[in-house]
Amino acid sequence: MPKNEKKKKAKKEGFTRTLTVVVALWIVKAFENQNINKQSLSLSNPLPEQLPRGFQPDVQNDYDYKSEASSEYIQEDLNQKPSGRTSPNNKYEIYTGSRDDRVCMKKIDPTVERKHVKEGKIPKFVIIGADKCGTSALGKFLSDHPDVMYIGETYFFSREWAKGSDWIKSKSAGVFEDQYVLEKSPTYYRSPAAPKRMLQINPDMKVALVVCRNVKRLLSRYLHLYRPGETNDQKKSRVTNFFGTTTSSFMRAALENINMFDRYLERLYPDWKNPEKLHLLIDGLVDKFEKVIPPFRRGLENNIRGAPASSMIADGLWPVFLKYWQRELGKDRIITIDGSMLNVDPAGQIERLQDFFGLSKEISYKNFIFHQNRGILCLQGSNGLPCCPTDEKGRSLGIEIDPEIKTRICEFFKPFDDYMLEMMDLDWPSWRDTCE
Ligand SMILES: Nc1ncnc2c1ncn2[C@@H]1O[C@H](COP(=O)(O)OS(=O)(=O)O)[C@@H](OP(=O)(O)O)[C@H]1O
Repeated sequence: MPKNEKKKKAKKEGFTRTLTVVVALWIVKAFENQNINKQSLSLSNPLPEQLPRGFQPDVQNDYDYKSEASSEYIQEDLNQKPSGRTSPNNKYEIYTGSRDDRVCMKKIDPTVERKHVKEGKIPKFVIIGADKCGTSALGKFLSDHPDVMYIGETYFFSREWAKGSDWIKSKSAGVFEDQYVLEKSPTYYRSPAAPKRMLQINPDMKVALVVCRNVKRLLSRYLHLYRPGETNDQKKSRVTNFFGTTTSSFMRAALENINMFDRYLERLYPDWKNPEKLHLLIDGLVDKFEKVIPPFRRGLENNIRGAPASSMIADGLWPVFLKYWQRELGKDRIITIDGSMLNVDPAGQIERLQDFFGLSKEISYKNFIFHQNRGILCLQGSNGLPCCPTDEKGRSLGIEIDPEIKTRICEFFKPFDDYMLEMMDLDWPSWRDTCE
């Protein structure tokens, strides 16, 4: 072979070798990036298009909101959000990659023959709760139970009541004969008609009331009102007029509103801070709730004058709502669930709920996985990946609040929190010892 040709061939071989090494390194790096700590997962496989045998898809996956990543998001908050959080509880498996399983599936025993009910069933279990206390997460978590069909939010017992029983049944069309239907709509919590309707349509109804820590709840409410996807400019400008454009301006305004609310309560019952007299205030407020008069009207301008946050504040007076619901449903039909624990130890709350609903203890910590980059605990999908909500959930996590403001807000709510814990004979250490 002429010298020239040999040189050309060697050069070509060298190039091919370099290219092969580069491609191999790139593939290795891509796998490293997935960085999943479950050895058995094959991440190069796409998500399954057909359900594997023995799995049932969610009827309604209310985790599937449109992503709302937008530059409008409050910069101050974004700066505070660290990526890569530590697991809140080391009993849960941790996922350190960046993928999500968008199709949550639950395991159904394929060997058991189950009949379908074509027309669907009336719900037997309902989740109610204050906005932003984690009702979606609770519903979603319970939907992993093979004996539960979760139909998400229908608003049947509030604004859709006139549609009738066939309508609500149709939401669970095809449910297994031995499955229970679970519904959730947070707005039932503040609808005086809802418990009466629930018993009317199903005397065996059981209700889970989700409560949560008030500081974070208020912050979540603000982040929801002032969310990137909110396109109603008028509404948005009202929110910013009242509360400003940052979480710290909101928390300052919330505290001022709480002080006004406190003065309003003092006018109603000057003695309300005396623990012996608190029940008088609570009974008076139950009456106002039933009549839907201030402070239980909705909206920013409809309640205590000069306190646009008063309806958000009133939502956190747990014993008022609980007393009303207990009176209407009967004490043994309602349980309180700590929504603040759903991102710390969901299995603990789910265990209580399974017990209360009379379900087998199918769901345990093994059903969950902590998505480290997002800082949330999610169900674990059939292929081992976390099955998480979209970015719309978890906005408030990791945002720091001025400790002094926090303490003062907690002081206001403390007597109500304690009253509720006593009513339900609960000892929740985090409620006693921390302010969140
Ligand atoms: N594990 C897990 N997954 C998702 N979300 C979780 C979880 N645990 C708690 N939370 C908190 O729940 C907050 C949303 O509450 P809701 O679903 O009740 O909101 S809504 O009223 O139905 O819009 C939501 O509030 P934001 O952080 O403001 O989005 C979450 O912080």
